Amino acid sequence: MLLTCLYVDEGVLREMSERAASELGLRDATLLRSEAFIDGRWLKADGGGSFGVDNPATGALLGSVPNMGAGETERAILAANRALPAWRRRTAHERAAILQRWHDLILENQEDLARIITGEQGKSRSESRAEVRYAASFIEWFAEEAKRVYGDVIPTDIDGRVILAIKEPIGVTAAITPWNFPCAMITRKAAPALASGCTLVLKPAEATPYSALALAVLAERAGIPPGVFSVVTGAPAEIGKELTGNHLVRKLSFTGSTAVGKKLMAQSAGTMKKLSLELGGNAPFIVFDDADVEDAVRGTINSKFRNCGQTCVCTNRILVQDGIYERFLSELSIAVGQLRVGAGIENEQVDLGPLINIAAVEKVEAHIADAVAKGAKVVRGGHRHSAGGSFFEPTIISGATSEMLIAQEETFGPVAALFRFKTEAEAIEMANDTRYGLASYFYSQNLNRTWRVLAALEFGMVGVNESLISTTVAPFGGIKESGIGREGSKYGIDEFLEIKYACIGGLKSE
Ligand SMILES: NC(=O)C1=CN([C@@H]2O[C@H](COP(=O)(O)OP(=O)(O)OC[C@H]3O[C@@H](n4cnc5c(N)ncnc54)[C@H](OP(=O)(O)O)[C@@H]3O)[C@@H](O)[C@H]2O)C=CC1
Ligand SMILES: O=C(O)CCCC(=O)O
Repeated sequence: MLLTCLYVDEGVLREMSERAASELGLRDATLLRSEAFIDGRWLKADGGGSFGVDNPATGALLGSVPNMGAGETERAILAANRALPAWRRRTAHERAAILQRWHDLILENQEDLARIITGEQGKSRSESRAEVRYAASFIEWFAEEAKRVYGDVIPTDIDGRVILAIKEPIGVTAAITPWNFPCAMITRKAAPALASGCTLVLKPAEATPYSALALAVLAERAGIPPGVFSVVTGAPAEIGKELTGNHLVRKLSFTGSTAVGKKLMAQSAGTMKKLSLELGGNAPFIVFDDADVEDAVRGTINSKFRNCGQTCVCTNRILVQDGIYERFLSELSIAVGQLRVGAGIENEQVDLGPLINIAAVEKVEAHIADAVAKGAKVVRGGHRHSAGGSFFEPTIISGATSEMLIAQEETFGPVAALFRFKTEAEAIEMANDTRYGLASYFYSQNLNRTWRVLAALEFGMVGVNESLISTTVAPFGGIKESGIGREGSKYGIDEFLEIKYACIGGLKSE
């Protein structure tokens, strides 16, 4: 995204953030910060510049945050490095107690955090509340998990030696997060990092910095020491270059587009960082003739229209078997017709908010136009919503084919595209015909088919008769060009640990 740099007087900044807090209806206005958080201090950018943050539902400016660059990022890294020895020396139990306070504060401020998410990102308030709970759950989970980071004593192959595998925190780490889950994508990285004894420098998305800064307010209140968790807002390429190029940073965890992920991977090669990359998807959702259609329709609504289609695990291609195609289409059309579109801050009763910005609307329009030009039919929706701005009608396209853009790229919008297939083999071939490998889904009541299809799908995650698969306790991540590594679950903490092999020799028996 493009930053527009503003130079605004401090008094005006304070006034803007007070007005935004009141616009969002915050109980605790101090959660809305207009400074970045480095080494335990709230700071402006060196040059005094800032960039604006919009409310996507109204298009109005909510406020602005510092436009920082390489210098401030380097100082955050140095602070993280200074804070590291004391933080990693604490016991896992001590770190867990502090993280548990952070978790509790997040839940105590659930409503305010949800309003901030809805205000800067657009999703409905019920989805925002669910995101806050999801975000908090990673902190609790990893605070507990860190107490169980066991190493191994390996049976020796030579008498007089002891062989140990010791797990240690990797050191200073960095995270770059997207706008679609402004809280949860941060805690999914920060919690395992901090719990395992690492320190972390975060660069949140330009569109949603307020959620990240609110998390930092609560981290400070919870007693997380200065330098252990810093948030640098500003120029993505410049900050990214410092985070990837600085040799003190031992690990980078990124969630976002595949294009930026590849760039960060290349940039990290020079300092050989450990990487977790959670990138784009192109999720197939297969509905077999033997599926429970009602369940499959409900699943499609959840998986396609969650967060207005702006989730990397959102269904992108709905593959429906010939014998059930017309019935599924007609039932899906009724269900989509019931989705309520609107602004979540003013109206609690909405299902879909706006898209993040007009560029996202244009991408959705381009996918629809391309599909129609290549023979698909718009069954429902297909246009900008009458609410204006970046609102878009929930849309169904029938007769999609593999030549269409919608089959090849993630649309990241509220467009359900239906593809027709005849045989199981054809469905599997269509589903796997993508460079991505994040989430996939299929609906079938046949046990034999379930095992066959599960084994054949080339994706990191498979939902079988289930469309909401994200949970703290399960390993989230992709294969192929959808990324590297797993987040959440017992596996998520390994991403922030190194194994030190120790060989104690020369042991003499009496
Ligand atoms: N896997 C996922 O969950 C996500 C996938 N996407 C996909 O990506 C598409 C584009 O979305 P977009 O927001 O532009 O995703 P990006 O990959 O551009 O953004 C993700 C994060 O990376 C940052 N970033 C961007 N460029 C650089 C860079 N050169 N160096 C370091 N950091 C960088 C962004 O900063 P800033 O915001 O300041 O530009 C943001 O914090 C979407 O339409 C969707 O298809 C998007 C978001 C999440
Ligand atoms: O879009 C993403 O990258 C985050 C997915 C959120 C989740 O389901 O965990």
